This record gives sequence, C-alpha cells and structure tokens, in this order.
Amino acid sequence: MIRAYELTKRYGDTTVVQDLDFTVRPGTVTGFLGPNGAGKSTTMRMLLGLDSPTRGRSTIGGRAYAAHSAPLSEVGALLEARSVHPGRTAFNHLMALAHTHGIPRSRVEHVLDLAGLTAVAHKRIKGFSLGMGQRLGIAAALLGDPATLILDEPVNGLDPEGVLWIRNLLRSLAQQGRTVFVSSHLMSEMALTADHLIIVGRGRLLADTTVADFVATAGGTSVKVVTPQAHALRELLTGPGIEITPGPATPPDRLEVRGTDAAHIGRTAAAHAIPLYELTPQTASLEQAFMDLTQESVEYRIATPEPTGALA
Ligand SMILES: Nc1ncnc2c1ncn2[C@@H]1O[C@H](COP(=O)(O)OP(=O)(O)OP(=O)(O)O)[C@@H](O)[C@H]1O
Repeated sequence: MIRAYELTKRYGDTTVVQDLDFTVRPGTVTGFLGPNGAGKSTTMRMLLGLDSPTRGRSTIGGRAYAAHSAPLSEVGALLEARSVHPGRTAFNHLMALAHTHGIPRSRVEHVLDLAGLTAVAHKRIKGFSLGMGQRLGIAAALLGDPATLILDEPVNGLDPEGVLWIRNLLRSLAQQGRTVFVSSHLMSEMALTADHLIIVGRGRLLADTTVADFVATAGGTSVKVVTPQAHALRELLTGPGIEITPGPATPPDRLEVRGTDAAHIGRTAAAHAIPLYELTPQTASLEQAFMDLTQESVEYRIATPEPTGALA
C-alpha cells in the first residue's frame, strides 16, 4: 500500500504539488491522471525518495522508501528519465541491477521474457526504439518481484501491441495482489486499465474515485430527446434537479435532459400524448469528463490562432 500525507513540493515561489493525501491499495491498478505539468512525476519522485517534499511525507508498505533495505524487492519503478548505459546490452543492464540485490540470472531471463525482449537481450540498448526502452524499464521494475509498482507513463512510445501488453500485464500484477500505481495523461487508456483513479491538476487532488463513479459523477448522463412539441415537454419535465438544455446550435425540436432518465421522459410524454421521434440516453465520454474536471488546471493550452486575413 502507498500512502501520501499532505505531500507538498515547492520550487521557489511555485507550488507544483500541494497537500496531496491519498492511498493506493493492493490488488488494484490505480491510475494517476492529470494534464501535462500537473505534478504526477514530481509526486512519484517524492514517493521514491528522489525528490524531498517541502512538506508532508509518504510511505510504501508502511515505511518511507528510504527505510527499505532491499528497495528493488519492495518497489519496482519506471520513471520518465531513465539512467541506462547505452553501450550495455539489455541482459547486462538487468544483470548489473540484479547483482546489487543478489537476484539470480534466471530472474533476469524471466523478466526479459515477460517484457518480450528475449530476442534482443544481447543487443546494445543504444539501438533500442522508444518502445523497447520502455519494455526494458518495465523489465527492470519487475526484476525484484516487488509488491508495489510505480510506473510513470509506461505507455509512452509503445505501439498498439505494446499498449495491449502493458494493459494486460498491469491487470495481472494487480490480480496477484500487488499495488500498481501508474501515471498517464490519457483518460481513455486509464479507463481500460485502472480500477481506481487519483486525478490531479496543478498539483492538487481533484478526484480520488473508482472509474465507474468518476463517469457517473464527473461526466453524468443525459438524455437526448427529439419531439415536435419540445416546448410543451420541457414545461412538463421542469422540476428540482432537472436541467434541460437546448444547446447553442440545437434545432427547436431537440432537448438535452439531465437529472432524470429516459423512462421518466418517455412516460411523461406518453401521458400527455406528446410524440417522441428520438429518446436516447447519452453517456459522457470519459475523455470529456476528464477534460471538464481538469480544464481549470491545464497548464499548457493550445492558443486559438488569431484570424490571419487573406491566405497567401
Ligand atoms: N526541478 C524543477 N524545478 C522547477 N520546476 C520544476 C522542476 N521539476 C518539475 N517542475 C515543474 O513542476 C510542474 C510539475 O511537473 P511534473 O513533471 O511533476 O508534472 P507531470 O504531471 O508529471 O507532467 P507531464 O505529464 O508533462 O510529465 C511543472 O510545471 C514543472 O515545470
């Protein structure tokens, strides 16, 4: 289990992580989500004792990371900035790590196999693609057979087959009872991989929730209604907790209703002989829900280009 207690990091006047309190439980994949610059890597580095918090503390398996005598066997980590010797082969890189912890050669061969790197095990790392480098980083994280995994953007650089591989791997590691904490800025990917989500924006906790609850609360659901008597239906449906929006470019015969379900709308319409041409429950996309939640805290926005007049 990972625990963070009021973790805070400041660089000069800038607070990049503020009062983060969360628990990452064993047996689940917990996604750590946030837009670029939200403080995910900084938080992970603090969990791993690579950055010291300005305030607060964290534990892994009940102890600070630095208090573990054989860290590779407690916590496997993949960070964005890897320090690998480019002239070494993948096999030698992992053997060098294994030596520091008395891990046998058979385990090195096993993790190379798990990561799909057996065929290139004796090739130099400098010739590796980004995806192969990620696989090697994950092999290194698994080397000590750790109970906890902390992986910063492990999907980066992986091709579709690699993405599927890591998704299945993370799920199977969690099923074995391990604590799996994985960062990403892709909500759609995390929705397929994670059970639980910790969402940050500008260093602050925005949500600590299950994937299912996140969709239900952050995105909500609405019902699209098409009827020639939109005005009359609107009057009948209006009530506490019900929000009806005829969106900006919505034709006059359409309504988008939140706060009730299609069955209630259908029954109300039937009771007043209002014909319905369409009655469609809509689920907000996860990506949209994530963007809605984090939109105030996106650090790097793409500016809308100014109109430039005549085309050259
Ligand atoms: N050593 C440092 N000195 C000053 N500012 C830093 C330092 N390291 C990180 N930051 C700033 O802290 C903020 C959070 O960065 P961090 O890398 O933790 O975010 P992130 O959520 O992992 O983002 P990304 O998805 O882009 O990797 C950013 O604004 C970054 O510029």
